Amino acid sequence: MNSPTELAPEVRSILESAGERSNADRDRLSVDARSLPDALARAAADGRVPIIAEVKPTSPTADGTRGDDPVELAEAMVDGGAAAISVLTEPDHFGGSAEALERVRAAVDVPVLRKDFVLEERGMDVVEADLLLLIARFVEDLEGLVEAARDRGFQPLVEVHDRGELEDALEAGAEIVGVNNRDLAKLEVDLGTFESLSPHVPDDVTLIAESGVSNPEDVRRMREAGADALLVGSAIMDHDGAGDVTENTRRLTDATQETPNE
Ligand SMILES: O=C(O)c1ccccc1NCC(=O)[C@H](O)[C@H](O)COP(=O)(O)O
Repeated sequence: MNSPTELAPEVRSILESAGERSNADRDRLSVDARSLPDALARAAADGRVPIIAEVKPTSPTADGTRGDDPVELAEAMVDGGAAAISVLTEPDHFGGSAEALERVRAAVDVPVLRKDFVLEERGMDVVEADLLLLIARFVEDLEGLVEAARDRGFQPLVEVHDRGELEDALEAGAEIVGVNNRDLAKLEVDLGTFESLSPHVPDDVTLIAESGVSNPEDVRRMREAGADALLVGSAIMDHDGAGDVTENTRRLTDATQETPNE
């Protein structure tokens, strides 16, 4: 894990609140997960770009907050062709909740990712989800957490940002890897991060490009660099407007060919 002094103050605050939240004793979960690789294959077979659309009410870098009902947002994303949904459950900096995820998962039939800052095993037993995010940079025992997530039935999505974290993820047995284009130490976004790491990811790993995807051109760029799917939040949520979430999603899931006006 990075030394806390190397992290942006917002991220230090997120990690502190994650540490406080994961202390509750809860019953161990057992999940019957919907397969992400199958959902991505279905999208590709339909000619849709595989997009994991994120219900993200706000964030430290967002321009505003969207208070729409999470179920309505998720259904609008699925209508726009999303292959899977990600739901922020972090309450203090992203406006999320476990209850929102529970309601979304009951309402849609695609896989749902729990997007949070799970730092230890007991932080997993909060809400059933098909996928659970583990951020390589922030956990001490990645291999143990990958195993603990699988033991509960979750598909672990291991997020990395540099070559060392990617090696750690592969050594820990990750089968689904997300390359975060957002540097969580500085909160800067660079799509070149995915391009530099993707050649080092084995073909049998499901590879996801995360963060900073704003438009169809970015989608094509990440797909050309080898992304099996893209995780997109802000461009779909449109935090500073009240944009149509279905249209925002469809614009990305349809992004297969150049059009003269883009
Ligand atoms: O999005 C943030 O501002 C943020 C700040 C600090 C830690 C994590 C953050 N985001 C988490 C994510 O990984 C994104 O929500 C996700 O990849 C979607 O990113 P985007 O499409 O750029 O909204």
